Amino acid sequence: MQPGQPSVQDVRKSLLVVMGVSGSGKTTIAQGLHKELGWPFQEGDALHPQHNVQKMAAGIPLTDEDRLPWLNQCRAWLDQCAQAGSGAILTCSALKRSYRDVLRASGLDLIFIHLTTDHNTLLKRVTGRSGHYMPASLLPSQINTLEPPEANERALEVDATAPAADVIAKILSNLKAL
Ligand SMILES: Nc1ncnc2c1ncn2[C@@H]1O[C@H](COP(=O)(O)OP(=O)(O)O)[C@@H](O)[C@H]1O
Ligand SMILES: O=C(O)[C@H](O)[C@@H](O)[C@H](O)[C@H](O)COP(=O)(O)O
Repeated sequence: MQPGQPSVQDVRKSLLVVMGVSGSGKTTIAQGLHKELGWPFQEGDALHPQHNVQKMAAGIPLTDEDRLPWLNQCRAWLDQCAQAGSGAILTCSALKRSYRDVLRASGLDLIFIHLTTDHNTLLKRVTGRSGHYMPASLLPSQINTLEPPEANERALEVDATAPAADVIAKILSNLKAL
């Protein structure tokens, strides 16, 4: 922590969903938050059924029906964390409001952290990483599907174009103020 930054002890245990389109930085930022806060971390991509991964790898966008079992898995993980009172950090694109409603369906008070950046940055990031199934050709469909959180959702929108350390510090500072 830099001088003047909030101590992580000042951040109340919460259920965080780091959301946004592919390449926005969900995994990078969520891992950084996990390192700072020590709360359980789950990579949402790891909860996709195999056929979803195969579909995305083949450049075919997922449908609402494809995403439902995955979102239910994500919610089950959040439910466990809520019961344990451990806090939680989940990466999940959560592109539509209806998907976020599935995550909230058991009444959990989730905080969505929506990472945003510009199209060129997304393209550079998705094409620049290796060993990931998601092709850059799916970016337009990700962007078209996105419904940013609305005013009556509990969400922070964070510009994730800056270096990861700065994005993480900004999120921690926002969480402390909640
Ligand atoms: N703030 C950032 N600044 C620079 N590069 C970043 C930043 N966040 C993520 N990246 C890089 O961009 C790529 C995609 O990030 P990733 O965390 O996998 O995004 P997502 O999980 O949303 O698809 C990775 O190579 C990662 O290292
Ligand atoms: O709902 C979806 O279409 C997927 O969840 C998608 O948004 C997600 O981005 C991929 O799983 C790729 O993973 P990355 O987000 O890590 O690129």
